[in-house]
Amino acid sequence: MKLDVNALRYLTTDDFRVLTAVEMGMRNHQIVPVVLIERIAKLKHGGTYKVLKNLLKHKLVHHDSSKYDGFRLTYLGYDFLAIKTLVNRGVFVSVGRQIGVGKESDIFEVATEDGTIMAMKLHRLGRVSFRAVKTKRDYLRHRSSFNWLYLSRLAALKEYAFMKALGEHGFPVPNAVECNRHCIIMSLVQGYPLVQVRQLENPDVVFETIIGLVVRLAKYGLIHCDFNEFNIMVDDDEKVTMIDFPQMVSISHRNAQMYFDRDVGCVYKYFGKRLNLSFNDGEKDCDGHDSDNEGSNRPSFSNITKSEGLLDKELAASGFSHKEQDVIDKFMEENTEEMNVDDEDGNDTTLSTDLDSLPLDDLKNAINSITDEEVENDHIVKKMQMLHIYLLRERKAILIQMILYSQSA
Ligand SMILES: Nc1ncnc2c1ncn2[C@@H]1O[C@H](COP(=O)(O)OP(=O)(O)OP(=O)(O)O)[C@@H](O)[C@H]1O
Repeated sequence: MKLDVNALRYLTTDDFRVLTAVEMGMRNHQIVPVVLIERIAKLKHGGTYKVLKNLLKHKLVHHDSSKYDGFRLTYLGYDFLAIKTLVNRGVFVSVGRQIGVGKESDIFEVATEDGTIMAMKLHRLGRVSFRAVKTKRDYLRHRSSFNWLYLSRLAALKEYAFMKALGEHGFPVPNAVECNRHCIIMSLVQGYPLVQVRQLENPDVVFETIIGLVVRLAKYGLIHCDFNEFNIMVDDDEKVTMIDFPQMVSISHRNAQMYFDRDVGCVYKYFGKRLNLSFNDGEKDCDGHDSDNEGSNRPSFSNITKSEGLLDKELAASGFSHKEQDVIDKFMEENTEEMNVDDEDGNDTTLSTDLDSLPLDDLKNAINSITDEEVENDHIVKKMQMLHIYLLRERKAILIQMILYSQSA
């Protein structure tokens, strides 16, 4: 989806009143009837329908008449509400180029009045999880009206709270500046995601730093759960910054040890395979290792002195309720599980370097040959998600998204 902020300039106060009314109506309506929008917006001179038509033209709302006639916000509409709020608060004055695309987010540059450039992350949950649409609907039934927008807001709130807390405790994360709806404003990190770095001057130092982070997080009561080469930025001086931590869990989580070992294993695997670093613990992959091996340097979960509390305390302070935390954690956990499964043959289907050389045509053929029954099969869907994410990162997003969604429809 293209974020054309120019349209923002031409929107009137009435336009924003009506857009906000649609947002409010969506708290308890999947599709908001015009009469309700009218009642909430209370435009002085009427004309709500005309305004809605204008919003529709700019793709800020979506018209739906399948069950009854009404409107809902689009991600673009939600973007505009967040951007307008943040601009009104003086957080930034303009939106620049897109600098990143995550599996469920878009990242843009924004500029403050004094010309400082920052990063704006817009969460877009639901973008890749076409299977998730089906399963998540169940536990979100009571508020399915808000579904993806609601989940995106919770994801942003959680990420913001963590970024702030981690930054305050000296972890190398972007500086958390502001949060509104599904949007986070943070400092711009120089450098590149580790996955794009072909060579490091001091791979062993970077490796130690990263492993040190996993261990230090655990000491603070946290496990990243998705520690990998996409979530770490490295700058020209080989300084490391963690940029993404949506699914972090507490060390009291029932699968804490497994998540910890997996994070550690993935770092070992990446540095061993991709950056040719050799380790003196004799292990190179993250599958089923015994980290308590005698003579092993690999950090062991059981040997770390942990202090719980950071997670709960900081989140509570940020106004993030337990209920909200449960909803987003459940979603993230399911999503992370979907992204980290072994297929029936025991092959690791996590996003791996094996996909690096996959030609686009092969992917198209693979997608086109999927049958309906196979779509119901977990493994195929999971694999498709992996490929989709990979291609999103390769900026071939739109084409693949179209193919995938037409398959899932
Ligand atoms: N603060 C930042 N400064 C500079 N670039 C950033 C920043 N945050 C994110 N990016 C860029 O945007 C890309 C995607 O960001 P991020 O990993 O946070 O998105 P995501 O949707 O959570 O990703 P994932 O697919 O790993 O879940 C990053 O790989 C990076 O290139």
